[in-house]
Amino acid sequence: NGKHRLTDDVERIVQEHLQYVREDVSNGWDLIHQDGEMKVYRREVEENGIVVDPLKCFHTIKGVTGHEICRYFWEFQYRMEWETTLDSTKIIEALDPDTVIFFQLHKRVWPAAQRDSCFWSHIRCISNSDEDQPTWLVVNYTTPHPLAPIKSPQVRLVANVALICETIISEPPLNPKDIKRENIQCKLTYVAFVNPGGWVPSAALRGVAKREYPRFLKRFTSYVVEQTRNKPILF
Ligand SMILES: O=S(=O)(CCO)c1ccc(-c2ccc(C3CCCC3)c([C@@H]3C[C@@H]3c3ccccn3)c2)cc1
Repeated sequence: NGKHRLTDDVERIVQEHLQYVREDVSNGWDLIHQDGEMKVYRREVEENGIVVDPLKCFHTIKGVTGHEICRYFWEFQYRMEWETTLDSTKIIEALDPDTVIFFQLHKRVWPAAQRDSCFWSHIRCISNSDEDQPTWLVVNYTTPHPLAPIKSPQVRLVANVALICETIISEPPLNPKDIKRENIQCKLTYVAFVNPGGWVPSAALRGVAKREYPRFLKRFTSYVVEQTRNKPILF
């Protein structure tokens, strides 16, 4: 795809996530939610009295590929069907076929002021030659943009989010065309560094995050399973 003004930023952040995804959660992370295959971890971090807790989620979803999960997460047209925490979302610039810039209005979480966000969103396939299936990822990273002016009373969120997915094929048939959905699963890692961009009561924000991230990931992954059920597998 064509080079653009954010090519170097995108490359740097993607590489950082590819390193970070391997870091294990054994020290310093608290398991805050478990539901079947889904495990959600959080580290408690504050910057100048503002809660900026990193979040890391591991989940295995049967019947879908990593490409399908990343595609539905990245594509703009499906977002309002699974994202219940947004008032609006729109693309304000397309930098290349895999990189767009979104502007979003997030639903207000009382008593905090309403948040908005502007980030570049990039989808990519990383073919790791040794394994059979490539890794797919999406990164959402805050960026300023002239079409997303910061307008009071909204507070601009600062977010760095990645969804990194592997596809597992159990008992691969000789002919790949014979692969069925019951033989595939997606192992996903979701990491989110969200700075609310202004003061929010710590306990309130931690409570919202603890409730909303698992709910959001469960709803999103269930949505993709439903949408792909009777469709040809997208590897
Ligand atoms: O994965 S994404 O890129 C999907 C694209 O939309 C993404 C997910 C979540 C957020 C997010 C935005 C606002 C807030 C708070 C901050 C103060 C008041 C609202 C939070 C806090 C953590 C809690 C939260 C978690 C999940 C969903 C909603 N709420 C998170 C941003 C981007």
